[in-house]
Amino acid sequence: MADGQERFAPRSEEDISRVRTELHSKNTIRSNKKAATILRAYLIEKSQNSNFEEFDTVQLNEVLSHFYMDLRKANGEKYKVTSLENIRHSLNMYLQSPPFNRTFDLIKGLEFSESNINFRAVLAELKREGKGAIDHHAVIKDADLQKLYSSVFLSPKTPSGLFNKIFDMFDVSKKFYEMPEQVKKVYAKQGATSIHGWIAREIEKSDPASPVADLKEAFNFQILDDESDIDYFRECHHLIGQKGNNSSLRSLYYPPLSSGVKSGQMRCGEHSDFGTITLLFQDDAGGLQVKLPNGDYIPADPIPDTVLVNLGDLMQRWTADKLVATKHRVVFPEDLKSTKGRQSFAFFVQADDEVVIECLDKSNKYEPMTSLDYLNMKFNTIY
Ligand SMILES: O=C(O)CCC(=O)C(=O)O
Ligand SMILES: [Fe+2]
Repeated sequence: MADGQERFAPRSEEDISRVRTELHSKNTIRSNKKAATILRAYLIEKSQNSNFEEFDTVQLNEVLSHFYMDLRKANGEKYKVTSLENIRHSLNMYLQSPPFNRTFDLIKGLEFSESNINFRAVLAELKREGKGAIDHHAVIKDADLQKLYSSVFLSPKTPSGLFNKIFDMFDVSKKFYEMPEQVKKVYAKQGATSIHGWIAREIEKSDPASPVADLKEAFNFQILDDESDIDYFRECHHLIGQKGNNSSLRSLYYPPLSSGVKSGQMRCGEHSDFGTITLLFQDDAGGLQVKLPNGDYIPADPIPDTVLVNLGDLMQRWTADKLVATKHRVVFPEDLKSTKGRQSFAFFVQADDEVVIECLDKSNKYEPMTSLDYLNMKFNTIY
């Protein structure tokens, strides 16, 4: 064993409490109970003893060998692979958690080899039948998704309409962030220059000079609506809402504080946005700050019914620094103990991809480049 590594390294109280909290988060408890209900219903239907919490490993292995094979939804349909995996995982956690505190492992334990052989056989069969695909319904309900899309795209004609719609989305969005990591991964953004998708915690470094990445999650919605003919404020932006323009809506989630804040870490490090302008919608948690020309930061606390507009880097380049992009950041509340989570939405307005951004005053202070090349160059600095 390598120096300094103990086989049974003692865990700190803090670590134990963190693991316990994770284990017992509300959503986890809910899915654990659901899996237990499914197994109980199965045992009752088979006229067997349904107090499986008290079974020894031999009894459990025997029951699970059949359960995995026979398992069907209430309507008789087969579960998809991911749902089956979730049920087995949740059952395992259910039995390992208080009040049962069972010390075996249904997934890795040798005592459960037989049931797990059956489990894998069922998965292989499901994959052959084309049920290997991820079950998207588990992630976010169709109705919620519909609400999400229609809120953004259908009626953003007036500032207050846009604002109300956005506020509907805080709830929908939070449901997503509270899902398990493995579910959110399915929607992850692919690579530094793609836009659409989920970005996990501590991936993005808004301030490239910072040694630590931001403690936040985000979801960018790339707006690709072929049929819409939304005319925005200038010819250079006339493709917003269609292919050829990379404007995007980003949902941001700053988790409630646990003990894990690193030294120097922020909710969102100092930066300016990349595009022309950004429309920012915040909840009431506060923490956003903007930088004054003298370098001081002042709070930009939320004002009811108000959308905050930030000028972005592209506009600064375009105007040869006549207009200056607003540097901003999101800090933790001063009283770290009382902190709650924070949510915001940012709509990043970009010029159409092929628009050549050339200094409008003809100074050529910055070399001409297309809006898309500029955006990609910026993305490469933060991932
Ligand atoms: O969450 C906020 O209020 C600001 C987020 C932000 O600045 C960004 O994503 O660029
Ligand atoms: Fe920003």
